[in-house]
Amino acid sequence: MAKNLKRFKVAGIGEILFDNLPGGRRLGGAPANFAIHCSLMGAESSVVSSVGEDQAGKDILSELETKGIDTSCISVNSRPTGSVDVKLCPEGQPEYIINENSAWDYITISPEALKLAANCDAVCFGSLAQRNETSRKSILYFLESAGDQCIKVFDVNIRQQYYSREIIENSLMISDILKLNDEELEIFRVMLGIEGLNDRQTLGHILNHYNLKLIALTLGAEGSIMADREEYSHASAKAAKVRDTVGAGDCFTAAMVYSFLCGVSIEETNEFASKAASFVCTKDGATPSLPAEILDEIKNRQINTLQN
Ligand SMILES: Nc1ncnc2c1ncn2[C@@H]1O[C@H](COP(=O)(O)OP(=O)(O)O)[C@@H](O)[C@H]1O
Ligand SMILES: O=C(O)C[C@@H](O)[C@H](O)C(=O)COP(=O)(O)O
Repeated sequence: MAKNLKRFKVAGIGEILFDNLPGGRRLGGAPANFAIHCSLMGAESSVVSSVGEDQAGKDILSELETKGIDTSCISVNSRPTGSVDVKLCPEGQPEYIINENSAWDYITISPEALKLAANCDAVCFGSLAQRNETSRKSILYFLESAGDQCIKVFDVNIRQQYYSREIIENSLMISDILKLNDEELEIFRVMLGIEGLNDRQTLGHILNHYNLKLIALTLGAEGSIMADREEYSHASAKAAKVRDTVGAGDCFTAAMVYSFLCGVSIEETNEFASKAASFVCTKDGATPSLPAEILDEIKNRQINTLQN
């Protein structure tokens, strides 16, 4: 039975930037995508990040504010705002070419950000595999300020080249929920030394070994697998016509967190997340508005987000 969500307050921490897609520039970066998708599902959402003083930074802040996202914990510095060139393959899958050494690497965590962390129901972070110490320590500092009641969501970001076994393990040890895709699962298998296990065994191992509450593996057009200690579910993905799959994973994570907080079954959580993510693939960019069908499903669960 679904819970009537009285509070749904979330934050995403990590790099925010513009995705330079063939059709034009779109707001992107996993924390922004997560925050926006949660907000579309009724959350009070914040982004904790850093942008430059340049026009791109101003545009990102103004676009987030227009979408109702709290930007008070986004610091501004003199480095350039991040950007990523996105090449799309014929099936709509992206290849990201990241512009490194951006404002994100010089993030500062304000006292307001620490207060925000302590007050969130869920926080989503990419990983501790950041380009430099400042951003890595900032994520850790922010997560340490989030209370035990706050669900820590590790949404692995494949573009980071900085993984090590230690970083993966440290990230898993502070997480409640893990979302990865098939490429990331492979990296985890190798780094955690569990190459011999199949997908189900790998997910079970990670779930139990790191004491996670929930784990999800997304498989693009093949759908998604989700498991907790009691249940295991496979959901299929159905997209009428794929435009691009940018942001599908972030939407999946947002929908999974929303459903998890509602306390619905793993099967229902997986179906809902897959349906929302598949929809994103039918539109350009990472954060299109959600269709009535999905919003109705949210309304039917009697979400009642309070602003405080
Ligand atoms: N080609 C596709 N057709 C339909 N749904 C898709 C497609 N690609 C992705 N999805 C949906 O989006 C989810 C996340 O996509 P995936 O590409 O696996 O994640 P990530 O973006 O994190 O790599 C999938 O589990 C599925 O529900
Ligand atoms: O930061 C990146 O490398 C990519 C982002 O700009 C992009 O918006 C993104 O995070 C999309 O993630 P997905 O949901 O895994 O497609």
